[in-house]
Amino acid sequence: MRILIYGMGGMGGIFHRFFENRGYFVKGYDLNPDRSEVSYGEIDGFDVIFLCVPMDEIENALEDIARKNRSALIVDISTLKNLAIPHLERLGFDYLSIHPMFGPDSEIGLSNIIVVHESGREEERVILEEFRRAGAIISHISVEEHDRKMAEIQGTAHFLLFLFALTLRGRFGKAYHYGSPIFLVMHKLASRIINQDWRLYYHIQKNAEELRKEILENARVLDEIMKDERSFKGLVDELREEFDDYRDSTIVLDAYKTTVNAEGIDMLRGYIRAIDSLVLRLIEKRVEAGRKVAMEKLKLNEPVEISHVEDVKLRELVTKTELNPVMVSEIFERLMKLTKEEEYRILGVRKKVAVLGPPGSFSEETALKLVGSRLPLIYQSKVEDIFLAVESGKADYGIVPIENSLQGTVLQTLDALLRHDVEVFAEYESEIRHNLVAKKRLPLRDIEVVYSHPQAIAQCSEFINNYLPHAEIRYTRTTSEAIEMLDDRSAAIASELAAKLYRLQVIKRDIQSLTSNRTRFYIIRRSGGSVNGDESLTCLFFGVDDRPGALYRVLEVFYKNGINLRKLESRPAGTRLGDYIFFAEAEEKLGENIVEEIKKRTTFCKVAGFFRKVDRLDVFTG
Ligand SMILES: NC(=O)C1=CN([C@@H]2O[C@H](COP(=O)(O)OP(=O)(O)OC[C@H]3O[C@@H](n4cnc5c(N)ncnc54)[C@H](O)[C@@H]3O)[C@@H](O)[C@H]2O)C=CC1
Ligand SMILES: O=C(O)C(=O)Cc1ccc(O)cc1
Repeated sequence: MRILIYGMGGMGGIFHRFFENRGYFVKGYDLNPDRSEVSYGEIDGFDVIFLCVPMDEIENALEDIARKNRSALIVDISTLKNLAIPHLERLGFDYLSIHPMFGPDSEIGLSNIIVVHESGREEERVILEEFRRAGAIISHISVEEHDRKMAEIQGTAHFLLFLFALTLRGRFGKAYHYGSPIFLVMHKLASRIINQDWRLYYHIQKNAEELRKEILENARVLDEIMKDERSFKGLVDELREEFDDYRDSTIVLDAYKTTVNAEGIDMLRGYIRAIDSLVLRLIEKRVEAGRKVAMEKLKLNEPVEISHVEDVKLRELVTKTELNPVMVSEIFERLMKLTKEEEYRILGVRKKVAVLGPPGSFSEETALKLVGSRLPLIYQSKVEDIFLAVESGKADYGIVPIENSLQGTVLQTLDALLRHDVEVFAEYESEIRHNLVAKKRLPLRDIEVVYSHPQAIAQCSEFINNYLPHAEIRYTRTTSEAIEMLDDRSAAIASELAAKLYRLQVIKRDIQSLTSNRTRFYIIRRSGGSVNGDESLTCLFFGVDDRPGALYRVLEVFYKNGINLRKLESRPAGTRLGDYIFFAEAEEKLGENIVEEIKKRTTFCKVAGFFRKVDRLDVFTG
């Protein structure tokens, strides 16, 4: 989906950043060439055009667009719909008409977005879903109702602020030092709208002429009521029934302090104190919201950690500030961690599990199957890092692939298992289903590039050779990293979970070469964990002298004790060429005497774990 922002002013800038941060192809066009990224001649190459010009310019702009591109979906964001919709209808555009109820430098999260018209196109669904995911509150009303409501909402608020300014004009100058909190906030808001484009506020007031008459009438009525104590009390009692939510209004007022131009050491100290206590209150609010999120996730059975959402959030935050991006990311990561800890506490989750990430990987899919979906996951980009996370205590458990029915042993896992102070305590076998996914529905012949992890590519080679012989293969470190590379002409091989998480289209399901493509995972923990008693398997490393029969003498121990070996691998010892270390899996929990016997016959022996097959992993106890 190619998005053009038509009019790169305050609102255009917001939508440009919003969609760019989410990985969309976005360009800006403006009459002012300094703000333009494409020329007028190029506007035909876009599927969606966000119309972000001032209301007086909407008609001209739509005429210009119609000359070049009639097929794009127009997104109208105008404040008043009677100024935009007749032109959209007349010119026969497909259009989505919304009213973002926020100004140019506001945050979209928790902002209201009113939808007044939809055309039914797929792009609309995607756009509204992105807003919803960013935490905007979306509601639907008719065009007529919208303009009526705007008279009540914006017409009233702005009129009263202008009235406030008009009444106080010349009385205070810049003497803010004796202002009360409410006065100061109103003064600030009046100044805000007075300093914006007067045409916008003129249109809003033009739409509110009827309502202004009511305001003036009410002012007279109020004046009369206020002359009499009892009637005033009566009015207040009545109003209280409707205007009852003043919770946290102090936060609104205290937030004003952060906007003060503090000067001099004493005032600056006070300023910083005010900011710190506000920041603390806001952090508490964030954590409180996390608790509620946990309860919601419990209802929906969703994972606590959806790191890619956090990545998007971090990226967006960093683009909004001039401060050191690394430090800002760190602070917010800590904040997210604090919130998440609270979520885990509410859910009763005690253990953290490290898996191969980013989210959407097959390892994550496996982890979710093992623990149910309420799982605190730590995503690592390499197998080695999972071992490090477990060894250092950052994660309680790690889930690592040990072998795949098509590709055989995962050597990084073997090598790491030998070197790190961790042990295997369980194994889990998972059926791996690969899917061809893309950003949108795409005929196979239009797929120019396929991204995925080398193993996934290998496992789907038959499908690729038969159906995508023309496509270029590009390897990525993980399957989900492949997803991040996607554009409109490429596809990735990924799990069903990844398709769901990243809202991708599944073009073809189950494209792996064998109908049964299974991967066995080890579940590891720090060495020295308590043995359960029902372990039925052992994995171990050993080395033998470089002489005939040395390996045979070790295998003899298994043979004599009637123990079946289901896996035997040799790995270079890393000392000199020809020196090997063996890795074996025995289908029994080896007793001490057997381990002793093996030790006698080897130059080195390390039991990497006594383990058992599991289909659940408990993260709620201990
Ligand atoms: N400012 C606000 O708080 C809100 C505004 N809106 C609506 O958003 C729209 C845009 O408002 P702002 O971003 O505040 O305006 P703005 O004045 O900040 O930006 C408008 C941009 O459009 C460009 N422009 C003007 N005529 C053009 C034309 N014919 N073709 C191409 N570019 C043209 C201008 O050069 C400017 O860069 C308006 O319809 C407004 O009602 C909606 C919600 C809030
Ligand atoms: O909150 C207000 O009323 C504003 O002043 C910002 C604003 C202005 C115009 C809109 O269409 C939406 C929001």
